[in-house]
Amino acid sequence: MTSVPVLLPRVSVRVPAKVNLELRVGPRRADGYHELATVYQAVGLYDLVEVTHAPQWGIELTGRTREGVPGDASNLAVRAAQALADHAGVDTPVHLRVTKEIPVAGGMAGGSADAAGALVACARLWGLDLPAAELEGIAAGLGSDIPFLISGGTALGSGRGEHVVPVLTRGKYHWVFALSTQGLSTPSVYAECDRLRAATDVTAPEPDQVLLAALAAGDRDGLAGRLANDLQDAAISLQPDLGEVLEAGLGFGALGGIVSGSGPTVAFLVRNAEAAIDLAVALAASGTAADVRRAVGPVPGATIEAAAAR
Ligand SMILES: C[C@@](CO)(OP(=O)(O)O)[C@H](O)COP(=O)(O)OP(=O)(O)OC[C@H]1O[C@@H](n2ccc(N)nc2=O)[C@H](O)[C@@H]1O
Ligand SMILES: Nc1ncnc2c1ncn2[C@@H]1O[C@H](COP(=O)(O)OP(=O)(O)O)[C@@H](O)[C@H]1O
Repeated sequence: MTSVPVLLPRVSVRVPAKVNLELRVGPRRADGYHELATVYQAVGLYDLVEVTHAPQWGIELTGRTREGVPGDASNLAVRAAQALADHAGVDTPVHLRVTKEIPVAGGMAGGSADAAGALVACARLWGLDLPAAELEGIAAGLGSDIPFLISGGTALGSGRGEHVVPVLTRGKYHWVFALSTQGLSTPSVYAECDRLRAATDVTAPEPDQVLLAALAAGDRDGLAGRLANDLQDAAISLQPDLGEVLEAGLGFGALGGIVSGSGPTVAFLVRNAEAAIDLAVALAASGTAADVRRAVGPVPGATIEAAAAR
């Protein structure tokens, strides 16, 4: 008996943010991208992407962090849905509703999360049975971080970040994120990194085996001591107060601190949920951070929450 795909009127997908536990940036390639060795971790701060059949393409934005996010066809979520439609030969438009809670232009891959969510949601809405590798291929074509947001967890990223393989981890990691009022543009941070390293002989990036062993053992202190980000100096060079944020968080007792991806969000690793509350309060009360969030990682990537007739 052949199964007939059921066309669902509405699909909701929850997608997490990410932090790079390690971000090693190699030389700039001929295509303008940099070769990376990165360890991604998906953390429990979520955007929600809901898709419904509609007579024409459209997008609606809600949520705490929607300001500054394009509410038209240039939104990465719409572009992702349309790329999937082109790939699969679908000519049924969708309306997207994106609830943004992930900080925007913060180095936590909010736009990539929305794209990953749109791909997973539309594949289900249209009843497509695509192999994971095919969906990841479309994701990679839209942005380097997007394939990771589909799978989530903790993963090693290579190439320009689009090739991901899961990493063995034990335990849960508690994070406090210090947000900034002003975003940083990812291409500007990579360009600043190149400028700062112009006189340096940059070698091929390699993941840190000690960090990977700490993750496998569930060793929080070990991980805290190995957090590393080659874009951190560039982010601080463009936004010098990030240095003070890092110092303050460590002074308030964080096990480790790091600029998240291209910044300007600063991520602090703490011992447990109680320590996370204490640090979040201290950072907010001291006025060091414009806003703070707490989250636990690793969490799964884009996950279908509801697929229902309405
Ligand atoms: C820095 C990182 C770390 O995970 O994340 P964010 O901090 O932006 O979230 C990523 O490398 C960002 O990935 P993503 O935001 O998907 O970048 P893309 O859209 O693919 O590329 C945007 C631009 O960033 C630069 N870029 C990106 C990836 C890479 N490996 N080398 C680069 O030089 C290029 O200038 C590129 O034109
Ligand atoms: N769905 C989306 N959500 C957030 N930002 C988006 C989206 N689509 C496009 N953008 C734009 O992409 C840029 C990068 O945003 P974001 O992905 O949140 O940051 P980062 O690359 O630092 O993780 C922002 O300037 C934003 O305006």
